[in-house]
Amino acid sequence: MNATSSHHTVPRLDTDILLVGLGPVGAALANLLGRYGVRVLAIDKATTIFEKPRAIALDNEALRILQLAGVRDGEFETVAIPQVQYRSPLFGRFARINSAGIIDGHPALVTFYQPELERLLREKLAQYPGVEVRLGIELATFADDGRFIKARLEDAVGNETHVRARYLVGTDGANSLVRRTLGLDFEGRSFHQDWLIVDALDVPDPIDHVEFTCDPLRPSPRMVAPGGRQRWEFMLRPGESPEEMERPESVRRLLAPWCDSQRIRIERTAVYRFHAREAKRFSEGRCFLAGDAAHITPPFAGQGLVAGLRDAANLAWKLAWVVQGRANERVLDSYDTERRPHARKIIRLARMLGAIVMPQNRGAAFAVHGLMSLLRLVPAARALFEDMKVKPQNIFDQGLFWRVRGSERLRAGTMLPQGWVRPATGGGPVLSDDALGLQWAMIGFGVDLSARLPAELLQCWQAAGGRVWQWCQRSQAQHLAPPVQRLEALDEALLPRRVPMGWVAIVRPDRCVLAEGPASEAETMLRRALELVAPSVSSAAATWPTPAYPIQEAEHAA
Ligand SMILES: O=C(O)CCc1cccc(O)c1
Repeated sequence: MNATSSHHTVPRLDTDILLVGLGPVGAALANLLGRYGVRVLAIDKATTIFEKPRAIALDNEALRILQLAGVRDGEFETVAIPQVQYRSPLFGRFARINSAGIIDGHPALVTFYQPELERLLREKLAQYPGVEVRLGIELATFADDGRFIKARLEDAVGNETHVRARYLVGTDGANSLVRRTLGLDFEGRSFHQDWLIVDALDVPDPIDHVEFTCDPLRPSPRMVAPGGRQRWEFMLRPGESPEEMERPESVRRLLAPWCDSQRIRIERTAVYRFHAREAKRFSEGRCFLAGDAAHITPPFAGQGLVAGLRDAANLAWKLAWVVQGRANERVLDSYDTERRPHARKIIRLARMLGAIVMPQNRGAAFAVHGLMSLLRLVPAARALFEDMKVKPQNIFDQGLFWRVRGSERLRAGTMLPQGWVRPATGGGPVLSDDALGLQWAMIGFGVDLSARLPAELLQCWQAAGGRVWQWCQRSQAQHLAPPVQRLEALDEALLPRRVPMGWVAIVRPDRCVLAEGPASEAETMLRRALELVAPSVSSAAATWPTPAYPIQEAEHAA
């Protein structure tokens, strides 16, 4: 970060990325950019993190993204959720989602305590020399001149700082100043009901799962949370004022049907209004929106923060590769193309679940819950809901990948499954993302790509920030020549059923499969990938600049 004082005494800062808003999505994005060696100035107008109850659920995808951002297992507390239940006063338990199990190395669903995660993510930023955090400072104005973002920041007493950045990312929440300044209106709808959120401690007979009591008179989700907490959410009825309902007596009255509410400790309360909205575009020129600044969803699918973390993972490597001169600026267009349709699908899912949780009236409740009770009797329909098949998969319709019709095994435009592997460099089993590190990966499944690819092409690939791997079955004999490194599979996440021996995949740093095919296509695939991440294959090795700060390597990756 270059800081110079002009003769007007207004400090000036130059950076690659100006990140506005350091909530969980901003902090995760700053960590990812820090790991990629990018210079970041991250600001937040608040001087401390927000302590009120907010997001509570993370799924396996979100946990995998946090893993990519450098969060290790056990660094913040999570509670695995075995199931989500839906109950009605009339029909009893009428639906259930089975959320037990591990997907891609992580629990399918957990609850967590947002302030703890935010603190952890902020602490982690200290390790990145390129990331500067300034709190208590606000974005006042900004303009995009086509080459740079020129921004004016202001602290609480009116001191100004001028910033010149190559890109601006707004992770500044639902009321995003960045989004409003760009004129990227929120589309969608808001719900008129207020919801009271209560975090409680010392609750007798706590539950170990998530339970929606879908009473049309007062829908009330309840769930287990870390630290011995239980959370309840109560829809407020017309005429109930938030101030009145947040009073301890009112909260204890609301909790009385569930527990001995006089004995519990009320930790925090908050009142929120839910929204289902998305910006009409997630980027404009050199500016990007992520998290609640780009989309907000009702909480009924537990996907609000997850969607924001998907944004962070998708955007971080693209910004890194572009600012480091390793990829054409056009790759940034794919952020909106890839992320917006999926964010919309998640909002649609949350609205559909919202119609189940908070039916408008008794008639609607009878119809919806009654129909769902009947559908449970049909095994296929029941499985659709129970096995979370209603959750839209993170599959891109369009974007930075290419599919070869008829020869798909892994499906380009989806995330590479994660498994446990043992790297040839030794050490114990590691999750494959940790072994692959932060770079592009070309993976030969059971095949030695060093024998199939011209040496100069492999050199270009390495210079562009790519690595070459052989993912082999346990104890499979192989002779590899550098630069190919070996990963020995310790489970069946990929080989042999998901992907056959002799298959090749090129995987982006965010673990999205760029291309896949038989080993006979490896050279064609690599040449095409290099067109994307290298402006000119022949001169690539000579002209690419190195990152401003070293890319953080995984300890176990060679
Ligand atoms: O209501 C909330 O705040 C989240 C509820 C939730 C948690 C986990 C899974 C899910 O489908 C909903």
